[in-house]
Amino acid sequence: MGEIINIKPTNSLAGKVDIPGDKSISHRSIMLAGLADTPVTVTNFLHAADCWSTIDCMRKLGVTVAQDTAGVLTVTGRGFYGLSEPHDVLDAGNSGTTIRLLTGLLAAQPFFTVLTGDASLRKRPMARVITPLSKMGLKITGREQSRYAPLAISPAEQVIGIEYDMPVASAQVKSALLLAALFATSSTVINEPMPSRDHTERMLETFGVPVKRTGTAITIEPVEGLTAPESINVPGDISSAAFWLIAASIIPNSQLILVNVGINPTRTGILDVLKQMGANITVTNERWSGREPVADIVVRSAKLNGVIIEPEIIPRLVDEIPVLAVAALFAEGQTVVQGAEELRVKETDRLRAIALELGKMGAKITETTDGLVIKGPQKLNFAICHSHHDHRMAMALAVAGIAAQGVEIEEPSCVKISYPDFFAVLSRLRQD
Ligand SMILES: O=C(O)C1=C[C@@H](OP(=O)(O)O)[C@@H](O)[C@H](O)C1
Ligand SMILES: C=C(OP(=O)(O)O)C(=O)O
Repeated sequence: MGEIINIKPTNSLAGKVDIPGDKSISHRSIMLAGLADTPVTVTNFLHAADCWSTIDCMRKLGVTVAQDTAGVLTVTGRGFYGLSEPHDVLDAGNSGTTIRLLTGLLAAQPFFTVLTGDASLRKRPMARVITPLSKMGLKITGREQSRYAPLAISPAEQVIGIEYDMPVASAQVKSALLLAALFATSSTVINEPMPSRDHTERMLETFGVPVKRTGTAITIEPVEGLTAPESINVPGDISSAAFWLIAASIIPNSQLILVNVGINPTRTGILDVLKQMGANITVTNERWSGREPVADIVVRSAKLNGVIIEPEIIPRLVDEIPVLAVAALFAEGQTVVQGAEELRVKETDRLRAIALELGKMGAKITETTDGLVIKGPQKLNFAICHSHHDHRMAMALAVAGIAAQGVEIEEPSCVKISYPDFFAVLSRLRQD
């Protein structure tokens, strides 16, 4: 039998949470610092399995990553043209961000690489990066007519800049193209259907690369090298904060202070939707961490209402939908999630997993092709649920359990992917 965790209900939540570093920004800090000529110190790096997959891959490409006892990293890059051919396959583990961004970066290098990942990652779509990168003259093939990893990358004669209209709003695809475009012989223009997270654009600017943005178009010129900052301080991850925002909202008499939360507007869809639902959220102490805005957030229990979540906002809260479904079960009235078909190609089919696993607790959730319909409030029972080896599912189920009659979660250790301390923090905040 696999592992299982028993989560008891709690009367309320109280306390302060230092939100762990942003996963997206942590990945990007290692990749860009790995191309720099001078060492970069990275503070508040997310020490979680996905970001360590990126470190492992970059080390195999010749980059040095040292860690002090406080978890601060020093990344010593090999210079803009300094990455070297790895002796072995690069393993991105469970991380979509690692494999897709590295595909863009490595396809532009003059050596051969093979990229793979775990069973979940090998089922996730890769044609979305291979198709536009091939238009740039890059040579990538993959399993099943280049739809899935493992991916084999051969050196290309040259990297040609392209103008590309992205069919899906995906920061991972956009970032893969931006990284390849740095090595091109002409400029690249990327058009997004809807704005997705812009951490790559901001971090490229931090490394001295001009990025022109007009509406949803991004133009980038090739460069000869990067100008690295001495240090990068990674903001807290709003996608991790989301579990506490919702838990404190739906559990009576709760109050949490979430410290150091990234509030980049391309990520704050969760705050907009929760406020629309009637949540009691105060954003305070707004400040900057490099080019990324951060704040502290105070959240108190509130009576929530159902809401319509339209396709336009999905890229700004894409990873928060599993836990938003839990909020909807505690809200008065109907919640509809539309245009979220991307959830079907994450670590698991999240729309299916939400309906199935919360369904075991007695929730009635209608799964549509591109979303969910949830009528609240609903009474949930104790149940034994499965994480589907998906970190966001495990944490969303835990929030449902503490707010209702408890839950047992099978295969809970997948929280290590983005929030290794999640269950320890939960134990500390509960007021039983
Ligand atoms: O670029 C990134 O860091 C991410 C982009 C999103 O994926 P898509 O680009 O596939 O939408 C998101 O779901 C993922 O957790 C992280
Ligand atoms: C989808 C996620 O990450 P990735 O695509 O990097 O695996 C996530 O963290 O929810």
